[in-house]
Amino acid sequence: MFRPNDGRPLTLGRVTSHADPDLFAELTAELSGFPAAQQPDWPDRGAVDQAVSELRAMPPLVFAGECDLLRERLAAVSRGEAFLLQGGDCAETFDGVTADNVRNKLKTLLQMAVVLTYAASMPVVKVGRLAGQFAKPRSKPTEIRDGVTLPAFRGDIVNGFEFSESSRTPDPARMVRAYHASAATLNLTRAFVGGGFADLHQVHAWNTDFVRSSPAGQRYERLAGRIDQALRFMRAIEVESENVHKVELYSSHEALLLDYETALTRVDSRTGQPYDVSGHFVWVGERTRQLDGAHLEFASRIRNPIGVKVGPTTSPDDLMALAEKLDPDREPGRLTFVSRMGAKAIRDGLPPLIEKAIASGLVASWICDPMHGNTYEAPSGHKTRRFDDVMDEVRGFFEVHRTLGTHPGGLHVELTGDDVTECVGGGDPIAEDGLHSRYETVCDPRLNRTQSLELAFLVAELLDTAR
Ligand SMILES: O=C[C@H](O)[C@H](O)COP(=O)(O)O
Ligand SMILES: C=C(OP(=O)(O)O)C(=O)O
Repeated sequence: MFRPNDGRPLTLGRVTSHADPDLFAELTAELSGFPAAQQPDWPDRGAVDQAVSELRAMPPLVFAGECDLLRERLAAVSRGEAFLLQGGDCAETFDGVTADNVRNKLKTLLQMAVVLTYAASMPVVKVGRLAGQFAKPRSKPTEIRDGVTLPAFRGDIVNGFEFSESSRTPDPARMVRAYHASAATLNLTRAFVGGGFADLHQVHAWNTDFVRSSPAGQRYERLAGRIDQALRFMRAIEVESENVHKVELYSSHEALLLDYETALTRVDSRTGQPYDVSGHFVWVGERTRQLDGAHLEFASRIRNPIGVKVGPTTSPDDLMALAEKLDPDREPGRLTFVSRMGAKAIRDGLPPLIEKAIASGLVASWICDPMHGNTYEAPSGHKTRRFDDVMDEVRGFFEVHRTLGTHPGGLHVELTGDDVTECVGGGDPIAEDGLHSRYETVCDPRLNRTQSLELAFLVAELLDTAR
């Protein structure tokens, strides 16, 4: 969290800067009794211990009090009083930690948030998939190219993207690099957000370069004009709020690589409770949410707000078991369900889950990930997603909530601030045979900034209708 915008002093607590030896020993001993899916085959356990001990000596990346504040914000989402926008790279890379890259992602999130806030007339909780999104679960443990089999790329925190034996061999020292890359990203983000870049008066300045001339960029420009007018009016009548100058932005990533996450789990001295201080919000993915698995066990033991992906194979009983495990005390803001059904499955797959939650009195936030159920391989071999499918899944998500009278709480998207060609379609359409021109992702295809903005306008319309 970068700046609390309600004027309250933020209680950070004295999160210990060195890991508590008892907590770490207890956590690792307990987790070793649970199967952990999607972990790398580290070739050298000694090197893992070395990296973990370095990480345990590092300061926290985020503070427990910030995580608590986000939990409060998410409680508002679960009550239908706010909307959650969560977005960023599929997989961050070490090379991607540059000022331009971070700023462009931030611009995208800020532009989307403005569009959504304007339409919904409700607070938008902003959470980046950033400053820690370095580990990837894979469908297959290996990749074969021209008859050569090597370990699959599992994210920069584990191994290198380049297809060579040395690069693909998991290297635990990368966990320490991921920590520093996350720290640099957070530092820059905090500086952008705190240094005036996120001030609402900058609403036009975020709409730069290739986006400005696109249909979505022009639509945004018109909206920015209306916001400007409203700001001038507020200033004239002397009611300008501090919130105009400030933004709260939180970090999030999938809590996948357990050696890393446990090394960064610390006791908060205010409460004596453990927090994973690698990010404000962490989620458990579709491939690691086994009820008897180490990831859920880990997530159940930390106090951060938690997300869990729910896909087309999740049954209503699974959903309740997930809630029982992750949120036994039914704490407001603790649990967010991220549905990722796919456009074809959402209208049938989501209602039984929400109905079960309603019948059981379970209150959680429901947000839509319209990316992960809609991936396919283009004839060129590129992994891609149709923008129309993404839009359709979002529409389906809103329809389901409208029918059930529940709150469509938010959106979880893979996006970039750059003009990449990774998803097909959109207002400035990208064709399958144009995917190669700027296909830069190291894992899944992301929406580019124009497509992200276009999606925000669609969601804004849906939110406006839902009001
Ligand atoms: O981002 C999500 C997963 O890591 C990804 O979809 C898995 O991709 P794969 O099927 O190429 O391994
Ligand atoms: C891997 C991811 O998603 P899922 O677990 O839903 O497949 C992700 O969000 O990066």
